Amino acid sequence: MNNDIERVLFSQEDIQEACRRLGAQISRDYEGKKPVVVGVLKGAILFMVDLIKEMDIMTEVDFLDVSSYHGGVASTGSITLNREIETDISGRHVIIVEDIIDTGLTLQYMLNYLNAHHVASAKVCTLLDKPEGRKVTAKADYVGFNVPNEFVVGYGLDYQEFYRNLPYVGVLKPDVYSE
Ligand SMILES: O=P(O)(O)OC[C@H]1O[C@H](OP(=O)(O)OP(=O)(O)O)[C@H](O)[C@@H]1O
Ligand SMILES: Nc1nc2[nH]cnc2c(=O)[nH]1
Repeated sequence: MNNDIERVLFSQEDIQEACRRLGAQISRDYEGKKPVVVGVLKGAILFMVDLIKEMDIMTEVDFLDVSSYHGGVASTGSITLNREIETDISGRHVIIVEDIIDTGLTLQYMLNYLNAHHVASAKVCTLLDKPEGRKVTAKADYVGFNVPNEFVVGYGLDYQEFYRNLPYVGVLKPDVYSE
């Protein structure tokens, strides 16, 4: 699996440092509040686990499962809702945890979902932000790293459902796509 990686963009250490920074920032901003932290399946699984360990506040944890890539390297543009949030989020402060914001379509969908559920506030924490990929206006409140306009994998991010378990974020070798 590691042999399929052309170059590493963010190492395990880089990511841990980002989790500490973002966790501390969120803990300051939400002091005295009890937010619901919502991880977006499946990509955010690893980031969610590491991030919440760095948050020194009372939080509830839940998940939302939406997808739009369906195995390819480009968004299909249509979002499928596979699992709803179970917690009653009406009137609650919600923090969405994402692995990446690219076209912004998934984030736009989730913010509409949260508004429809009458949350008290909605903020977004993403490990990676790819500003050049945007098709709609979408902005995260907390960002680990900006990434170039390339398809990245690892640390939760997949290509055809594989590579999620890489402990770092990297770019695949071109021949992987042609196999
Ligand atoms: O800004 P966008 O272009 O909408 O892309 C971002 C979304 O794409 C990925 O999800 P994907 O649909 O691949 O599902 P997954 O998390 O299950 O891999 C990623 O986890 C984000 O949720
Ligand atoms: N794995 C992966 N999923 C994405 N979803 C949106 N952008 C990306 C990306 O660069 N890599």
